[in-house]
Amino acid sequence: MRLIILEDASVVADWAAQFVLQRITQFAPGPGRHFVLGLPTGGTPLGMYRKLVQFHKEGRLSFKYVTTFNMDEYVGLPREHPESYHYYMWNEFFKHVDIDPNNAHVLDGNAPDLAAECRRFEDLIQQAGGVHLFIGGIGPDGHIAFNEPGSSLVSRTRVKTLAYDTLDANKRFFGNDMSKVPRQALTVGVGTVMDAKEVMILITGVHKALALAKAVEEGVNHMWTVSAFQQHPQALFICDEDATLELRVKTVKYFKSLMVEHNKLLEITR
Ligand SMILES: N[C@@H]1[C@@H](O)[C@H](O)[C@@H](COP(=O)(O)O)O[C@@H]1O
Repeated sequence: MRLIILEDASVVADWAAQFVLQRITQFAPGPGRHFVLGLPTGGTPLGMYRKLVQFHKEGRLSFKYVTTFNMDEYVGLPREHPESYHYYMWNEFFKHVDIDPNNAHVLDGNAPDLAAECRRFEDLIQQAGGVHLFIGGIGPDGHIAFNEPGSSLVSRTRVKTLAYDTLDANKRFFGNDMSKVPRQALTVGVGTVMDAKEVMILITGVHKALALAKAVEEGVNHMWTVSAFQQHPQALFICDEDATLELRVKTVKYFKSLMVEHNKLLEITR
C-alpha cells in the first residue's frame, strides 16, 4: 500500500486528478479499448472532478473511450433529487465531459428488483473487463462506499442498511434532518472494489484521522472496512495532513520520505 500525504484537501484533489490523467493517457483508450474507472461521490472527490473537467476543457483528457461505474446510490431517492448520486454525478462531472451516457453506470436505487439491479451491475463490470482504477472515499467510521462496519470483506454489490454514524454524517446533505436521510443504499461490495487492478482512496480532514490510522496501522478488520485494502496489490491512500493526526510520527515520516517516488507515478511517458 502506498500512503501519499499532501498538504491539504486541494492538493489531494489536484494529485488525484493528475493520477487519473496519467493512468488514462498511459492506457491510450480507443474504440474497443475502454479505460474502466470506478467513481465515488461525497464532498471529498469534488475538487478532483473539477480538475478533471478542467483537463477536459483544456483538451488534455477525453472520456470518449472511458466507461465508469459508481460505487453506490441511495435506495428510493428520486434520480432528480439533488442528493441522489445520479444527480451529483451528472451535475458535478458527466455533463461537463465527453463521456457517452451509455457508458456511465450508476446503480438504480429505484429498480423494482434491487437484488437483480445489483447482479446486473456486477455483470456489467465483468462485461467491461473489470475496473482498471477504482477511486473511493470513506466515512469517518472507515466504511468504503456504503460497506458499513461489520460488512463482509468479500462482499459484492448489494443492498445495505446504513449505520447510525453514516446517517449522522450525511444528514448535512438533508437539511440536518436525520429522518430525511434514506435508510438504505445499493453499494458495490468490498470484494467488488478489491477486484480492481488499482485502487485510490481519498481521505481528508481530521474527522477521518481515526479511520486512516485503523486502516493503515492496525489489522484487517471488518469493523473498518477500508482496512481490507492492506491486502490489495496496488492500493494508494491519498490523504491530507489533517487526516494523519492519529498516525504514528514514524509512519508519517516514512511515507513522506517516499514522496519523490510517489510523484513519479504522475509522469506520463508516452
Ligand atoms: N457512501 C458515501 C461514500 O462513498 C463516501 O466516501 C462517504 C464520504 O463522504 P465525504 O467525502 O463527503 O466525506 O460518504 C458516503 O458515505
